[in-house]
Formats: sequence, structure tokens, C-alpha cells
Amino acid sequence: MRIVECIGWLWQVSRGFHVQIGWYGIVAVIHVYISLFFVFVCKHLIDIATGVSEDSFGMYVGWMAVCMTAQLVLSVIRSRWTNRTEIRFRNDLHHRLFVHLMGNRWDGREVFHTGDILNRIEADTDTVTDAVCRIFPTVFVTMVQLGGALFFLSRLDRQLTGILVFIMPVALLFSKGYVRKMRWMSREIRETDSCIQSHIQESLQHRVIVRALEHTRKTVDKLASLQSSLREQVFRRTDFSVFSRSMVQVGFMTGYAVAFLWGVSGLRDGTVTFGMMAAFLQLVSQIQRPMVDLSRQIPAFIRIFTAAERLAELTSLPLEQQGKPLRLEGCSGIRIESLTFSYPDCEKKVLDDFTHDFRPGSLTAIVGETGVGKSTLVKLILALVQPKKGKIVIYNGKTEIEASPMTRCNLSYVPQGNTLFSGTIRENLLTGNPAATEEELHRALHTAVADFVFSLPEGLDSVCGEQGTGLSEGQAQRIAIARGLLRPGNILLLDEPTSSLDDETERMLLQRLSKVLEGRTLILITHRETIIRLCTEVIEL
Ligand SMILES: Nc1ncnc2c1ncn2[C@@H]1O[C@H](COP(=O)(O)OP(=O)(O)OP(=O)(O)O)[C@@H](O)[C@H]1O
Repeated sequence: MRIVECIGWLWQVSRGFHVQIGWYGIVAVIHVYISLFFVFVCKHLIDIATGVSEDSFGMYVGWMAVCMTAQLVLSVIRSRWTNRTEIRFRNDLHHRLFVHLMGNRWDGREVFHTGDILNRIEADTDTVTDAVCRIFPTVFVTMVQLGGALFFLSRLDRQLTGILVFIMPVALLFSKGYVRKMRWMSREIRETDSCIQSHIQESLQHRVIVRALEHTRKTVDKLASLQSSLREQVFRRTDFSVFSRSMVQVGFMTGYAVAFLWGVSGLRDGTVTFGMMAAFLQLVSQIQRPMVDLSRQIPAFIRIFTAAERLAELTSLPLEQQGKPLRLEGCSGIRIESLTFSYPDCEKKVLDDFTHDFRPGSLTAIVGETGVGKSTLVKLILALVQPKKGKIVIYNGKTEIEASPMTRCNLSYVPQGNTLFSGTIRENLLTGNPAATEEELHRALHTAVADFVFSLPEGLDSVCGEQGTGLSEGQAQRIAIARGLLRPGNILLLDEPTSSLDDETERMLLQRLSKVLEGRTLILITHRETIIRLCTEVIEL
């Protein structure tokens, strides 16, 4: 991503904060001019004290007090503003990224590891927040301060200003090559940091399995090796930037020495007053400080562009089709016409010219050997992935709609395996239908043979951990079935719903399920004979 594009992205994500930043800039500029006026007041006071000027001493003391009070008030306003804007901006950016990532289109391939995404959302968002709320306004103020100080100095001594302006742009040392190298180094560091976070996140998520496979030592060693790479990369970047900064420092030190010697020789010759000398030194430091600050900000700018680039990669992920849910009333069916699908970067077609009509009210079992494409077909029906060719139509006799994210409301889906969220059982069930009544929750649990919930000490309010820890696989599976049954859709999509159930529980589940299938279409993936017998149709992939 080019720097101009990074700036454009930053401008776009900070929309909604431009007015606030503008106000901050105005306050900061007033602050700068008050500090320059303070220099002017000090010069006059020294000139009055040394007899060069005959102005009123009391009046200038008064101005001095006004300047000091105003500076204090403005710094309080600025730091209060910065802290408030920072938290607002960070929350806003987090929110936008989260909304985007929750709604982005999935093509069957995860572009980023979850740990990498988390790292970007945390660390890169912090960098961008710091840029928008602190660094950019500070740089703006620094430039105004620099311009004001140079202007003021030029009123005192044009020649000296000319010399200083000539010496200062040592910062031009920061050629294109320097910036390119720093950007590359920053990107490398951020990528290693993401790898560390991904490794920690995945290892912690599967720590029980890691322990069971006696893989703990290797996992810890991998972290140490990644950390050692990160350390080396940071050391390399630090050495490079320290060297470049020292070169700039030399330029500034020379500038200060020139101003000092200029003033001293002027004092000796009588062309410079003590007041002017004090003003020289104050102004030179007011020029030097901003220049040093600006040179220090260059690595920060490179970090900002790297962070902006990494966040822009997330926000540029295409979004799923958006729109109002398209709900079909009554019993609905699904017609699949010449469907062809293959995962990105895979030659093999998982489905090739597949056609089938899941008629309204039919009970269909999808069977086939493992890896043949059963779950993929369900994902296509859910419009989680898009077919390469052919189409999927949901119909009810009166209306026909092509499958899309908006037709998901017609589908009650029970995924394979343990898919519970951390929280109470009630919260998990309500993700199926937030408006479900207490009676509906009880009915769904009963149909899913999950009556065991009622005998738990906390009942529906029992808490389960991440991925349903605290419950057995079979218990978690039955709660997931109840959650699917609560969905308002008339088409039930069940992916291996009884894989963790014993024969007796499975028999009861099928018995209870058959009673609620009136007016609904059932599509289920299974390997179990008992379930296949319940179905009116069987298709083998
Ligand atoms: N995200 C993916 N990217 C690439 N290939 C994938 C992806 N998901 C699945 N596949 C491949 O697609 C094929 C079909 O997978 P799918 O999960 O649909 O099989 P399945 O019939 O449901 O298997 P099982 O009975 O084991 O659940 C497999 O060969 C698998 O390797």
C-alpha cells in the first residue's frame, strides 16, 4: 500500500473526529502563540531591567502572569481532550473492525489466523489511535510552532534565521531509501508479533489436547524461538533508527552552537542586547525542540503506516450481501440445480453438476463417505460459500428465492460437533431465537432430549465455559439441537446431530423430533442407519 493510500485510509477511518481534531488544532495553535508571546514579554522585561527600554515594568509582569495562566489552562484542556478523544476513537475503530469482520464474506478459506486478527485489532488499532489523537495533532502544532518561531526570529535577525534554516533540514537525510527500509523492518516486526499472538491463542485454546499429546515442550519452545526472532528484528530496527537520529542531532547541535556564538559575538560588539540574546536562545530552543520532535516522529510515522496498512487489509475483505431477511411462509423446499463448487486454490470439485429437489415436507438423509462434500453442501444452502456454477432456490409453491445470506432465516441449522458459546445455557438457547419464551425453551430442550438441564442446580442458568466446557459432548450436542429447533425457519438442517449420542438417547430424540416435523422440511447428514430409516429419501453423494 502506498503512503498516500495509507493517509487516505486514516482520513476515512477518522471521519466523525475531524471537527474535534480541528478544534484541538486551534487550541494548540493558540497555545503556541501564547508561548511565543511569552518570549517577547521576557525579552522586554530584560530590556527594561538593563535600561534598553523604558516601557512599564509592572505591565509586562502582568502580561507574564497572563501568559503563564493561559498556558496552564490550555495544557489542561489539551490533555483532557486527548484522553477523551482517544478512548472514543479506539472504541469506534474496534467497533467498525468487529462489525466488518463479523459480516465479511467467507469463501471457504481463512485469509488470516484468528490470533493475527486479534493482534491487528489490538496493537495496530492502538498505533492508529495514538496517531490520530496524539501524533498527527502534535506534528501539526510542532510545525506551527516552528513556523512561528522562525518568523519571530527573522524579525530579530534575518541573517541568523537564514543560517539556521540552512542547517536544520538535515532531516532531509531521511531519504526514500531510509523510509522504505524502516517500513520493511516495521512490517516484519508486526508480522512476527502476530505469529506470536496466533501461537499463544491457538495453544491456549487447545491446551488440553496439547498436554494430552505431550506437545507442551515443543509448543513452549516454538514461542521462545518466535520471541527470539522478534527480539533480533527489534534490535536491528532500533540500531538503524538510532544511527539515523544521531545524524539529525548533529545538525541541531550545530544550529544551537551557531545561534549561541552569534548572540555572544553580537553582545561583545554591542549589536545585540541582553534581551535579544535571551530571546535568541529561547527561540532557537523553540525551533530545535520541534525539529527534534519531528525527527523522532519519523519512525512513529512508519509504524503508523504499517499499522494502517495491516488494518486496511482487514477492512478491504469483501462483505457478504446485505439486506432484509427474506422469509417464506409455510412449508418450504430447496431446489438445487447443476451445482458445482470447489474451494479456493483447490483443483478438485467437491460438488460437480449436482441436482436435487428437497421437496417441502420431505425428510432427506444425505450420506456418503467422509470428505465427499456433505457439510459443504449444507454451507452452500446456508449461503456461507458461493457456488461456482448452478443455483440453489428456496421455494414454497408461491415464491422462489435464490439462496443468499437473506434467506438464512428460513433455515434452522445444527452444526457438527460442540458449538456452544461461553455463558449460560439460556443465553446459548436464545442465540437460536432471542424472542423465545420460557415455555418454548423448555419445549425445545425436551424435544432435543436435553431434559437433564432441568435437574442441574442452576437449571437454564447453569454456566458453561468456552465451547461448552462443563458439559459432556453428548449434552452439548443436545443443547445445540434445542438451539437449532428454536430458530424460526421451516427447513431443518442437521449435520451429524447424533454423533455423540448413545442408541437409547438417539432413539428418543428421533421419536420426539418426528412429532415436531409437521410442516417442516428436514435435511440431515448422517452415517447412522437408525436415522436413515426415519427419512423418506436418501441421497448419496
Ligand atoms: N475450507 C476448506 N478449504 C479447502 N478444502 C476444504 C475446506 N473444507 C473442506 N474442504 C475439503 O472439501 C471436501 C469436502 O469436505 P466436507 O467437510 O464437505 O466433507 P464431509 O462429507 O462433510 O466429511 P465428513 O463426513 O468427514 O464430515 C474435503 O475433501 C475437504 O478436504
